[in-house]
Amino acid sequence: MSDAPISFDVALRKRVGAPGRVFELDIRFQTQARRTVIFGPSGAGKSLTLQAVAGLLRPDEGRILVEGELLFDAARRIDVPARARRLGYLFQDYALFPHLSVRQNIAFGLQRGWLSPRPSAGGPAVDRWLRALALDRVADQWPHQLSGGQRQRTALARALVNEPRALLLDEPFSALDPSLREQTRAELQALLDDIGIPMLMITHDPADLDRFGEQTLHLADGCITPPAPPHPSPQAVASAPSGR
Ligand SMILES: Nc1ncnc2c1ncn2[C@@H]1O[C@H](COP(=O)(O)OP(=O)(O)OP(=O)(O)O)[C@@H](O)[C@H]1O
Repeated sequence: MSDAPISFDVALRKRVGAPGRVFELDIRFQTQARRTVIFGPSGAGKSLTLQAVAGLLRPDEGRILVEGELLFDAARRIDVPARARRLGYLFQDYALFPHLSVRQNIAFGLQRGWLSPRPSAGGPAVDRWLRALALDRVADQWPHQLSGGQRQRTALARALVNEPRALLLDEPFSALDPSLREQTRAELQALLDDIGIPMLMITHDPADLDRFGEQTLHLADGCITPPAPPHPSPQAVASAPSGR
């Protein structure tokens, strides 16, 4: 490994389900990449992994560090609450509050409690993200009045408003119309270049790997599988000893 700091250092086990249909998650990975993608089919354990990193699911065993900060250690009984982990989480369906405006949804990311922010909620951080994600003109609209892209950007602004130490993205483009996905990928890439925090994305869409998979982890049946060996070049095959 290079001298770059480790962005995500995860080793965890978790059993979920009921007798007879138990799913076992057994995950180990370390990444120095700023963009890490966990790629795998439906049911592989991607969401459970992301939820454990976020503090929304408590592992049975293991340790989780993000940017060198210990967030969970079963042996030492350390379990930093989700809100105190300072991680921005983008849910697959965005999970916007339907009764709150765009501005209030973003301001919610700054709150400690569960009370709804005031309609005029704001402050420099909310204004900054409204501007940065081109939401200022829809700041007082409700989620049902937004386009898919605006809904995604509102959820992203809410995830970023608290200056998280890292961003966790659950299938960030799957709820978008396919015609919007490429443009939105480019926008997210530019945003990540700008803010510089590490990102962990889960996806089953190979198109996400091309753009965001600086490091790709393949997940199947609850485990990270070793990467496939690179295909040998035709020259290497031609010059390889036959072994006879
Ligand atoms: N709370 C739960 N209780 C019991 N089983 C669960 C629970 N959550 C997930 N599972 C099971 O764990 C397995 C992994 O689920 P997970 O949601 O992590 O998969 P995934 O890779 O994110 O799939 P998808 O791409 O479809 O979202 C699945 O078999 C699922 O049924």
